Amino acid sequence: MIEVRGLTKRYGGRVVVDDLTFTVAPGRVTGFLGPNGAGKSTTMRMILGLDAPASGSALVNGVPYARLTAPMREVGALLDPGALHPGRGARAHLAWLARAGGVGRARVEEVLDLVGLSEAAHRRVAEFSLGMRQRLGIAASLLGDPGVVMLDEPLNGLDPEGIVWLRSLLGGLAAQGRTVFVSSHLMNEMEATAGHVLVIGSGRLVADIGVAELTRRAAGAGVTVVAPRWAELLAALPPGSARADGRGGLTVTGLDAAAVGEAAARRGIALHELTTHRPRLEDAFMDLTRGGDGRRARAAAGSAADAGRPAAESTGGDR
Ligand SMILES: Nc1ncnc2c1ncn2[C@@H]1O[C@H](COP(=O)(O)OP(=O)(O)OP(=O)(O)O)[C@@H](O)[C@H]1O
Repeated sequence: MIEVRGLTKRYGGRVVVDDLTFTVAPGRVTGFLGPNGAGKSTTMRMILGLDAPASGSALVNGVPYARLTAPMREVGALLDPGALHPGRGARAHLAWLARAGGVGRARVEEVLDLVGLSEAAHRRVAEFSLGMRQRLGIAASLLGDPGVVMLDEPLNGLDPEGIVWLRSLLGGLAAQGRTVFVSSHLMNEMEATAGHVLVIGSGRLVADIGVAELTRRAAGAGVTVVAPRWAELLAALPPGSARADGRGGLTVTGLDAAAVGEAAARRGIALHELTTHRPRLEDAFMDLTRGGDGRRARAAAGSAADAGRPAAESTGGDR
């Protein structure tokens, strides 16, 4: 568990992290989203005690990072995949870290295998691609088998196969009950990875919400049904939840596909199509924040394409 309360950081009088308060819960992947320069890395560095806050606090498992008795076993972090000794081999790098953290040598082979670097473990880090460095950094973060895993932009440099691999790794870590906190400036890349998102813009928290909740609440979320007896189905659904689409089907909002399918089955109505529409995470976020401080929402979403949209309102959290 990570608990951040009123965390604030200034550089030369400029506020770059502005009174952030949030909790990163165990058992799920939490995405930490915002454009370049939003303050994600600075926040993560403060959680790890690498930067001192101007005010506020960050606790890991109830205590400041500096007070953890076995930090490597409690928190694993990837901050900068470039921070590696170029002349050292991957295995040697991990063995050095393991020694420093009091972790057994056998764990080095385990994490190399976990990140798919066993074959390349003898090669010098200087020969590694960015994706391989990311994998090595992730291996290092997992050395102590920590309950809290914090990765800063781990998707950078990964190819599509690597992204799929990372999603499954992170999902597995969360399913084991770990706290998994992952930053990215790419909202849509994170939507299949994170169950919950914290969105920041200009150092401020803009949204703290479940991904499913965010996309469910957005316009465009709904179910399309194609059924020859669509008029009967329309009459069977709660008033106002569906309308005829004029093409032999219904557009349903506020009910999920399961509820529509069950309602049809109860009346013996055959369905030719039942499709759930979920807006992409970035679109959902933009939609829900339209109406108030649009520039901030756009900045937080990292979207240049929405420059002409109306102003937006800040999204409420689901805490
Ligand atoms: N050591 C520093 N000195 C001065 N300003 C800094 C320092 N570190 C970060 N900043 C500034 O703080 C702001 C937040 O930077 P930060 O790296 O935390 O953002 P980020 O959301 O992680 O972005 P990115 O995705 O680019 O890493 C930026 O404006 C950055 O220029």
